[in-house]
Amino acid sequence: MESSPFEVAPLITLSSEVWLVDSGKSSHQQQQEIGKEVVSALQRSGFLLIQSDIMPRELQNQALQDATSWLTGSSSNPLVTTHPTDPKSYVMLDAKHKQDDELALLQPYFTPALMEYWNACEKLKMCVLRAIGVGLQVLENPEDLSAWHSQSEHSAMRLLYYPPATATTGNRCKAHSDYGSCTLLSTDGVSGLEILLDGKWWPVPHVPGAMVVNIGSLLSEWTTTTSAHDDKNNVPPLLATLHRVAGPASENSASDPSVLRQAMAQGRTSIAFFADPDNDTPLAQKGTSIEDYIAWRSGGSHEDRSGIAFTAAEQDLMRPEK
Ligand SMILES: O=C(O)CCC(=O)C(=O)O
Ligand SMILES: [Fe+2]
Repeated sequence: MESSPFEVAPLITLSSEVWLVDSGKSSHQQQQEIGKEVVSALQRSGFLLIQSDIMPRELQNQALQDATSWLTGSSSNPLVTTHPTDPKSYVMLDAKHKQDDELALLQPYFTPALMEYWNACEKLKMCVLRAIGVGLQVLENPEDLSAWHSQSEHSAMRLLYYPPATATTGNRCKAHSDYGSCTLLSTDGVSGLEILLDGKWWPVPHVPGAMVVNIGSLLSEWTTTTSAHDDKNNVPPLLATLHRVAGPASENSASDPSVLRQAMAQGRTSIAFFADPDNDTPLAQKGTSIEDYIAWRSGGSHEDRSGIAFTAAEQDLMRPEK
């Protein structure tokens, strides 16, 4: 196996003491240091690993177990969808499924551990976004970035199960980048998650108890326009990096082939939590170019402005199926 030119996803600790409790000057200093580390990893590869007391390992394991039961139970399990092209099934949950009447319909699958896990993701999302806000050093108020996500109107959680496969299997999840602000991902440790850097697919390391964090297109684009219009700092954008879940037949993989073959003998479960901005968040910020945003949404053309979302609410209405 080759080694990557730089660390694919460094492990960073985000403790509740530093990020959720205001413990004064020393925590502000720590926030500055950690924020810079977080941002520089997200500028280099778009990925990092976080560990935190906010997401205890036992809770993560229980949620993964409950997700596996939901996805692998009898065929009448609610909301389970087979993906049209990838060899996987999934359940997509959003804020409405947390409401009492919807929740009642999802019993006994939407377990207390899955609910607790979701709530921990919401807290951790705020810490990650606060760290990015502090580390970017381009916001007048570094808290703005997390504040734009505090209502959690568009949070969504996808439970994923990849059944056992064979040595001739290619991608279990096709190459894509995520759509919104950032994703918090837990996996059961079965290998295969890879990211594309410098033309090669590098494996993302698994650290028990840690979560994978990656940046979505929306936040990547926002940091591109924000930094480009900041005269003092020419800050590199955060990257919405392509990623996939590889199999032994996937092309251009830097993973150990025997590890990928072994992974096929097992089912693989993961939970992706997607953080998106609240409804009233202006996607093109003051002082940034709406033209840049339009160009991005319309695939490089400034001419066709139809179907362009300018606020997070519009973006959600237009959200494409993945
Ligand atoms: O299953 C995984 O490890 C990755 C899933 C993913 O990238 C996604 O659902 O967006
Ligand atoms: Fe993804």
